[in-house]
Amino acid sequence: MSTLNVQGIVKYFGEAVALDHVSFTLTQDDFFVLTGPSNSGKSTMLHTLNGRELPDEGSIVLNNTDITFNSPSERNVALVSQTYGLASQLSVYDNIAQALHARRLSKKAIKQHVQSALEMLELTHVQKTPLHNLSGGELQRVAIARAMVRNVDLYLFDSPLSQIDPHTRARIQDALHALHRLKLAICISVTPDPFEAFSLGNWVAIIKQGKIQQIGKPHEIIEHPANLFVAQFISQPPLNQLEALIATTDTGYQLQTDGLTIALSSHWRPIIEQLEPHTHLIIGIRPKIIILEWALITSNTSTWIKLTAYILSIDLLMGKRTIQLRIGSQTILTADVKDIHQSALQPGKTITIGIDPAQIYLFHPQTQELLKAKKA
Ligand SMILES: Nc1ncnc2c1ncn2[C@@H]1O[C@H](COP(=O)(O)OP(=O)(O)OP(=O)(O)O)[C@@H](O)[C@H]1O
Repeated sequence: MSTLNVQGIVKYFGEAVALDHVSFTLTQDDFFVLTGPSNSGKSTMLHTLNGRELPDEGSIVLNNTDITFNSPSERNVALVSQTYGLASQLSVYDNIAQALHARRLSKKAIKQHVQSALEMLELTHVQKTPLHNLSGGELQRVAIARAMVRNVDLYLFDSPLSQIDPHTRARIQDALHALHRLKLAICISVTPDPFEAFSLGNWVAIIKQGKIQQIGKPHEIIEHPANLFVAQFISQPPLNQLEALIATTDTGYQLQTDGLTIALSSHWRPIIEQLEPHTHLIIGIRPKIIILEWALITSNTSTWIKLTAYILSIDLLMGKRTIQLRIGSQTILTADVKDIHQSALQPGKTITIGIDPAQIYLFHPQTQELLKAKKA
């Protein structure tokens, strides 16, 4: 069983910290994806794993061997990147075959390996083309094919789906999963796109300013983001964020903000009692949990919050249709729109919306960590 144990990696560039005590443990069953915004340390982590950068603190143990300070050639690790290790004047075929030279195979065996990688990545038709004549997406696939013909202990991918059109994307993703299964090796990918991370990886970490914010299975992160940063980073359209005052009622507590009141069950008491008096909690409402009038009929919504909302606009944001709603006097919420054909969906009209309170996130006002009610 392949294993990778990364412990307490710290990497400085001058005074600035690019990786801040990064730790994770993986086995060959893991396709691990590290995602975060620009400059969060993703590439530095990949380069520390492949040996292009050496850490200032921490250790990297691959299959029980400490490789922390080994040079790239001393570790059996493949870095797959559109710009790394490819020869632009050589053909697609020769670039892939080159990766097999060290294995001293017969010409026939090399041909078999290369042909099967070409087929898997749908590159057969461009096998004789020099790389400088290829598109970004084709280059990306050549880089993956090169990795596929090698036998290494650890595969590293730098944004492998970033230049690939949506039609080809699913097939390349299948090819990456096939590589993972066939090679029985640990795969790690980095990407700035959390949706790519969730569809590619079975184990995902979110990184911000060199610090891992959360690590877990995609559904765990989506359902229980560790903090406000993670919730914002993985929400598209952006998370609706409101501040609410905590009020005491006869039966417990409620959160109050312009246009919205949320009753909190007694399970929240221990959490609320630890907060300073008169603090505001941060409420996070994902656009997709706001359900519009006509869809409310189909679900059991007896415990839901029902609100009257004024439609401000209907917009197209990154290919998704969204609706801007006003509740109360000035609170604006963004909701996903699934059915654009409803005649009531027009700016200036008023509709009823429903929100399941169990799906609303509450964050600590200072630490910004997700708050969870104590189970009875
Ligand atoms: N060789 C270097 N010299 C100096 N600073 C560097 C170097 N490489 C990275 N950095 C800095 O380290 C931090 C992390 O950079 P890194 O490239 O790892 O981020 P990233 O998450 O991969 O970003 P992106 O998604 O934009 O590629 C940044 O502040 C960056 O400026």
